[in-house]
Amino acid sequence: MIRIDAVTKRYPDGTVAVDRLSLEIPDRAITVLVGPSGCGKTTTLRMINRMVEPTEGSILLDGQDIRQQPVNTLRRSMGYVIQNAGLFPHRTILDNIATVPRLLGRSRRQARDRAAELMERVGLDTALAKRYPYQLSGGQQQRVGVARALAADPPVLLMDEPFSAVDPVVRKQLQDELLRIQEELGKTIVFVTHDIDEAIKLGTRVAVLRTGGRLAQYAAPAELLSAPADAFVEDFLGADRGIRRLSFFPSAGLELQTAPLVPADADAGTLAARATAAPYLLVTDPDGRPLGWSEPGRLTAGAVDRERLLDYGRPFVPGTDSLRAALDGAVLSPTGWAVAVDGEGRAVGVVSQQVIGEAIRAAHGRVAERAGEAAGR
Ligand SMILES: Nc1ncnc2c1ncn2[C@@H]1O[C@H](COP(=O)(O)OP(=O)(O)OP(=O)(O)O)[C@@H](O)[C@H]1O
Repeated sequence: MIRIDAVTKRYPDGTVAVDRLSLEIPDRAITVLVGPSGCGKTTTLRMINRMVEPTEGSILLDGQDIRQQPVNTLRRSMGYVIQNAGLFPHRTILDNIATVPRLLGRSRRQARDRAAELMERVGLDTALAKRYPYQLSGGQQQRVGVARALAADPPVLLMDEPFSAVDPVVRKQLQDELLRIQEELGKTIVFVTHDIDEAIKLGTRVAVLRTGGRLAQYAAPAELLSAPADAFVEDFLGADRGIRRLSFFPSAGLELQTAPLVPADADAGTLAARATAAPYLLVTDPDGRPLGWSEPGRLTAGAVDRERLLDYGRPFVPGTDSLRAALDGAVLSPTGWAVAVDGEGRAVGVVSQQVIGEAIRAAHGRVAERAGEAAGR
């Protein structure tokens, strides 16, 4: 655990970048520092690897003051990733990643093997190994930055706005990749961003800082969204926090209806039997994948005109996707019903907006109940 204990940083010109900050950063989780520009995020991160020294207070790593060990030993236990990757421009990709293992005394061969392994781990084609940084896209360079930070297998990873300079699509890929890597490696990650959506997506816990380097709230993302500590946090979270909060509620318990599903080659008897099941029927192909919605009266046995079916919106996977995805599916669907599919995309049922609405109310109720129990404890 990293324990930041009443730390203040006052720069020589008098600027107070961080003001009596106390935070406990748990092992093997992603802790995000988020807040507006200039609120002291980078300063806090740099105090953890002693690139900046606190004016007051102390930082403990596994119970020991970080000032008690040589700064080089400390930094070796902490990978560091920054915006624009900070790669050595005149070294190949492979050598950029192999630098740290070489510094740690590995042979050239061992270091390069390790670098090649890491390229694969961060999703980089090893065919890129001989290129130079300027020959890679921004997203690829960031992956190299992550691979280099992982090269010495440090228990801690410090990441300062690592994905800010890439476009939204690549950014999402890098975020997903980080979550995957974290699941495999279980590092203690401290991640700085000014993007609240990134914080909510990546953070196990999120520390919201306000200008002047003061802690506004430190909580799990679901808790931030449901109970912002004050107007500043609420404002920072943005307008649609109610909808975003649904991302943390599972869709597994939704009661699905299967009666409205009909195969495209259904005979007249089946169609007649289903006609009263729902205002709309979901027509599926021979593999059970959804094709589209139709009013029962418009379907003719053995002659479904696929062109005339209504779009079925975006399906969700119960158990994997959240209630937000289910609600999104229902809102996008012209019938107001969301389509549930399995991992292979086969329809497993449909669910109405009304049923999703009831599930949302029930989920809110459970959260309130748990909060009440916690308060009474
Ligand atoms: N070396 C320095 N000397 C004086 N003031 C500094 C120094 N470094 C940072 N500051 C000031 O400290 C405050 C916090 O800066 P810091 O870079 O930690 O914020 P940040 O939250 O990371 O900002 P951003 O999101 O814009 O990167 C700012 O007011 C900044 O101007």
